[in-house]
Amino acid sequence: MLGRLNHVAIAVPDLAAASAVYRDTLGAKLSKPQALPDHGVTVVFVDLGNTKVELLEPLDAASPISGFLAKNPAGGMHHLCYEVDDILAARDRLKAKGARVLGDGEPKIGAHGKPVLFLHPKDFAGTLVELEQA
Ligand SMILES: CC[C@H](C(=O)O)C(=O)SCCNC(=O)CCNC(=O)[C@H](O)C(C)(C)COP(=O)(O)OP(=O)(O)OC[C@H]1O[C@@H](n2cnc3c(N)ncnc32)[C@H](O)[C@@H]1OP(=O)(O)O
Ligand SMILES: [Co+2]
Repeated sequence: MLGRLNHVAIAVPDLAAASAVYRDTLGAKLSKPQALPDHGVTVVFVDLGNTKVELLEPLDAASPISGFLAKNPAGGMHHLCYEVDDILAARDRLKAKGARVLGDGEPKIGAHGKPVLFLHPKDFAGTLVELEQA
């Protein structure tokens, strides 16, 4: 079911500061910040060729990542995003296996303009998993 690792996401309290570390200390090339109101975050992508790093900051206190940052004030690894060929088939297969699909279970359009879903971290070795339609 799983395809490529699309991105590793790092939640941060200050996107500008984290972007400066990646750009100036690590010499990375960054995308422009992209506000995603549907997802309650602003994201910056670091393209690494074989995968990406997604830096994400809460848009407001209602952001789904606010709880994570309250527990990890300096930021930290937030989720992994895997590509799947058919996100609806993957969702149905995962639900049939008892995995919890977050939200209403319907894919939403993510930062790359593709449908995405999230799976509960407690069902996947303590790791929040995002699936993105390849
Ligand atoms: C789609 C746009 C963009 C893209 O790539 O295109 C993005 O990736 S946007 C990313 C932001 N959106 C989301 O993360 C949506 C899915 N996330 C959620 O619905 C919540 O974050 C949720 C439900 C995973 C956690 O919410 P919250 O922390 O408020 O709930 P709890 O405190 O009840 O957490 C339950 C339990 O899970 C642990 N937890 C929370 N977040 C994570 C995490 N990122 N990785 C691992 N574990 C996590 C939390 O500590 C609780 O554990 P417990 O032992 O019960 O304390
Ligand atoms: Co993501």
